[in-house]
Amino acid sequence: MVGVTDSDPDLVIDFRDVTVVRGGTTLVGPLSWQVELDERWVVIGPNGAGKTTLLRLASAELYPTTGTAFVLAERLGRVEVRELSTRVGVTSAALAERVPADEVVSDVVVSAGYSVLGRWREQYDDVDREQAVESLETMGAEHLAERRFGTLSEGERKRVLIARALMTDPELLLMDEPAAGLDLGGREELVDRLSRLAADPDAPATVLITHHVEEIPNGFTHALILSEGGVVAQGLLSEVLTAENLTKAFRQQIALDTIDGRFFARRARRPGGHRRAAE
Ligand SMILES: Nc1ncnc2c1ncn2[C@@H]1O[C@H](COP(=O)(O)OP(=O)(O)OP(=O)(O)O)[C@@H](O)[C@H]1O
Repeated sequence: MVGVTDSDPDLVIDFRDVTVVRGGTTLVGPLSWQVELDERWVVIGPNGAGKTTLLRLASAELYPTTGTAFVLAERLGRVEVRELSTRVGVTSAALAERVPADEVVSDVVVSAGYSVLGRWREQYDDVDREQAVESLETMGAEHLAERRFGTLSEGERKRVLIARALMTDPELLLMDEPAAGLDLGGREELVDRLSRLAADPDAPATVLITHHVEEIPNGFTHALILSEGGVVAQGLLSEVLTAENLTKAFRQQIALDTIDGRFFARRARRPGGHRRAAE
């Protein structure tokens, strides 16, 4: 039996009634959320809903104020964060800002194996170099290996940082708005790479935060919709990502279309609204 002190080993994330409180304000929760080994989750919700806070919990960067949080079956607060750092791959804008502009791309990727950013060693092992090339290939970024990070386009940087997150062959991959700031072509390229990753049975369990349903790659299985720190809905993507739930979360009438397994959202017109506008 799984008690409060241990977690099911098939769960990469197991949050039970967790809250994160700062300065007397509850930023997230109380919420419970379980992610299994083979699942690909999208977390969506308005600005300030608590998405990044939730991801920071999942990367063991924060501990819950109340409740119990397990990541990779390790209870947060009971485990050294360093022990999880190579087992959880993370990509976020905060991380991107910390990469020195003159860092060579292959070093940005390979240094993840040592949980550091920036030049740390002059030499890395061949096996690490090979793994870095493989990670870059997964994201279609191997041709960038010798470039300096600061010279890359926004889309190229995002792909390099995901390659870095994959470098250690993590059991959990966390991505905070990886498509933010990309143009249409860059977004579609990234979404395509992430769909291929989602389809790979050897790929880690994945959590993707996004503001836009258009950025949800094919092959994602589950969704968590957050609003004001609470769960609007969570479960299978096909059941949870509905116009009704998005309308609740964003507090305006949202219409949702699905084409070839991708999602498209817009504000719903009020009945007759277009006719009045034309008059
Ligand atoms: N350290 C902190 N102290 C106080 N409030 C905080 C702290 N960190 C975050 N918040 C607040 O918590 C709420 C949730 O923030 P969070 O960044 O998790 O939301 P989000 O859903 O990721 O938002 P966005 O979509 O805008 O990135 C916001 O209102 C934010 O201002």
